[in-house]
Amino acid sequence: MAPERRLHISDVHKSYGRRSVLRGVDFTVSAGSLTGVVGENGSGKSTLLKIAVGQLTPSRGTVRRFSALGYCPQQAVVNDTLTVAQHLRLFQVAYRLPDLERAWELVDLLGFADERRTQVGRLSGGTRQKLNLTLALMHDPPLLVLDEPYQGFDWDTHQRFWHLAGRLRSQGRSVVVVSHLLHDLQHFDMVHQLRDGRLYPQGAA
Ligand SMILES: Nc1ncnc2c1ncn2[C@@H]1O[C@H](COP(=O)(O)OP(=O)(O)OP(=O)(O)O)[C@@H](O)[C@H]1O
Repeated sequence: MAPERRLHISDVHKSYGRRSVLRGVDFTVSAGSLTGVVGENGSGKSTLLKIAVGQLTPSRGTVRRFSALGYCPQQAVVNDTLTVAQHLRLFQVAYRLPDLERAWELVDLLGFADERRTQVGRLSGGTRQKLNLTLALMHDPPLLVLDEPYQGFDWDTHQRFWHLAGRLRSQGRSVVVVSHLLHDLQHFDMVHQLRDGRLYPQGAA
């Protein structure tokens, strides 16, 4: 039996004005997988992820999502005047969560509990990114789409991120990560390279 699919993208094209960025991308994400998307700067990785989560409409092609998802954008979408705790409460309402137990567990795991009362505009870049990632994971969705989620993380936090990603996969979640770091490729079940507007499977890392 074929594994359960979480995301299926078929023949997706995307142009910005006259600039053609994606030219026929096919991409399938199965349950319980850890998938890497790599490619040079400007090759269209963020564009592909935005299309995958529904933030951008493709110029052509189909996108099918089979589950709820969590999206960690490259630039955190946060409000600088609210604190970390206020963000968690805001997203608790948006996600209709009964409590914030999991969110605080993630805050502890990523090591920024001391900043719970800090306004986000005063956080360091790495801590801001920890909040960005927490907001994508706190409702425990089956599909996670993470665009360079560990930018600015120190080494310890970076390692803890990969441990968490592996745990999520073993719990049946599907994790898609855009990565630039060669030494991270070992963590993936499958790596896809975006080149000349198309996605090429590189096999298991
Ligand atoms: N809103 C936009 N309007 C016009 N061009 C855009 C827009 N967003 C992205 N582009 C262009 O599309 C191309 C792909 O951008 P994208 O951000 O998807 O690449 P990327 O692979 O994620 O790059 P990086 O590795 O630098 O993050 C780039 O040439 C970029 O300048």
